[in-house]
Amino acid sequence: MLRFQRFYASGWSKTAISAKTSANTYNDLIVTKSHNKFKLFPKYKLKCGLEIHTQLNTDKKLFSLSTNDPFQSINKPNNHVSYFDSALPGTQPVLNTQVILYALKLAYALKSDINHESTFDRKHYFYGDQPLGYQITQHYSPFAKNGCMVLRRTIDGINEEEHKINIIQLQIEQDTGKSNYLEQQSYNDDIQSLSLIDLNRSNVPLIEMVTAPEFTDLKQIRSFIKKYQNLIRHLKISTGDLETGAMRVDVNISINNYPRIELKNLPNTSSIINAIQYEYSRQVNIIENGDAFTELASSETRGWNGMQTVKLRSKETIIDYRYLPDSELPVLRLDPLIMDDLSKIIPELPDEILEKLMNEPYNLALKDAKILTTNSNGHDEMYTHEQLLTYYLATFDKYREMLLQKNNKKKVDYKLPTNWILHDFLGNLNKLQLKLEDCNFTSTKFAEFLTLIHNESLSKKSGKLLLFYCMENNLKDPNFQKLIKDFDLSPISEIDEAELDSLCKTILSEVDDAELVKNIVSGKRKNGLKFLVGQGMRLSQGRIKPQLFENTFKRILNVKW
Ligand SMILES: Nc1ncnc2c1ncn2[C@@H]1O[C@H](COP(=O)(O)OP(=O)(O)OP(=O)(O)O)[C@@H](O)[C@H]1O
Ligand SMILES: [Mg+2]
Ligand SMILES: [Mg+2]
Repeated sequence: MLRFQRFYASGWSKTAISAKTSANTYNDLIVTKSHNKFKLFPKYKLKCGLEIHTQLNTDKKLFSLSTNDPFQSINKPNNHVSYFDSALPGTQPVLNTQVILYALKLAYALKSDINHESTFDRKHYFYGDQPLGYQITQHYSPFAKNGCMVLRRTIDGINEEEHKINIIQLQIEQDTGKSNYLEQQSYNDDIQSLSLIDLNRSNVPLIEMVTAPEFTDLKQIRSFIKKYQNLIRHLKISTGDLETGAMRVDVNISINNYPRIELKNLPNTSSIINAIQYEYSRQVNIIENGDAFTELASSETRGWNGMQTVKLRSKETIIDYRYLPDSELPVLRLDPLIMDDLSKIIPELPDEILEKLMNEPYNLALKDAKILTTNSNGHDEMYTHEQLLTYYLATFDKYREMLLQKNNKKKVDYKLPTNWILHDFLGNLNKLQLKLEDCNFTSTKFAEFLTLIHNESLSKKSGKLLLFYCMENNLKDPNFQKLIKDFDLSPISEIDEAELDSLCKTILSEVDDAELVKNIVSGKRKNGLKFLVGQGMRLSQGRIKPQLFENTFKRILNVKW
């Protein structure tokens, strides 16, 4: 152990591999926060399995009628606590069936086999924030088994074409309370250590999801966590926030068949990734030094202090939880046909929606499709992704319908709804702090607006002004034709040739760059012409077509190419 202190005590920037290691090979393992050189070595195969605890956002707690509200009440400790949550003698657990519905949704989405007869067990240990003296969990017969999640290169950005992660099981269990440690000065000036217990979180429902140890690199781990988080938010069973602890990820990591090391207390994605990098480097270092026989002989649990993984407990001190079936909770029996009913209420899953959006007729790019399918936690957002997706699909359909009805000869540009909704419209919502649900610019109006752009009755630039004006004033059913007329936004298609000539000549004299003109005429700097056209677009506020400017400049300058 002393040896590790020598290697690691001075922190990240000096985390060096032993002198025995040949230069430029394992030295690459040095992980610094500033330049992240982390690299996996083929000789040292990484094997990882995840345990993810998810707090379910049901109305009530798992076995009592207290409100399930562990975050809003952060300044009001012990505000949502029933007699059962505080383990008063004589109280008994009553199962909250909403938890079962949420667990079924997750099990279904993860393609798991539901256990039609699962049971609850007691996991015994003593801690101040666990007043029952045990945690009710599902040890012997968990809720669901044998699920999977498939990661794909095209949508998840992993290195392989496809990588399947098997999910060993899903189990329902109780969360514990929270301990807050304080130090305060007592009357005789001694420092007193206090441990304050808040039971608001006690008995909040959790699902523990356990994957098989099938992750072999960091990209897979990162994309799995993101995908799982998006899924639980999409199913509306959890806020999925790592920062609040609504989703907690424990990582098990081993190299070349050495025993697994479990990493706990990782508060966010960067801690998870940094801790894995550190731990991999630490274990490789031990193997390289030939100390693995003693140092990696048994599994242990380690924490993360922001710089290093630190030992919490080893196998020798492993707790005997004395698991026992809970005598107060009967077997949870589910109807054999429950999955048929469930399939009717499960929404389309994110991957299915992504696939739909990336194909005909939408043909969205992955990054745009993700904007429409990635569920944020919903705080401080001007829209939920569900609302945005519905708005996009409705606008798209109406726009297409309008163009087809008008028997439009011009090829339908299906990119228009995406560009205008995902960029301009969302930008305006944010700028104006206007919630989508309060916005009066309906999808039908948007479709009408898009046909104006499509038919070139409105230039892009004028379109932006018009859209912003309508949204800023939150107009109900704006009359576009009238607004275009009032604000003089219609494109100038029939401009007098002499007028255009004089406009172009003014631009040339203002630019006043003989070298530029010479290079344009000779063809040496063809792009220079685009610059001049740009000046024209700016002056005319986009209302005169660029082609007209280009032709006029070419004629005036006598450009032959
Ligand atoms: N050789 C290994 N290398 C890396 N991970 C492993 C290895 N063997 C098992 N694992 C992972 O260890 C985890 C074991 O989780 P499980 O909940 O079954 O047990 P536990 O960690 O002992 O229990 P607890 O829930 O009390 O932490 C799984 O994610 C599994 O994939
Ligand atoms: Mg574990
Ligand atoms: Mg576990």
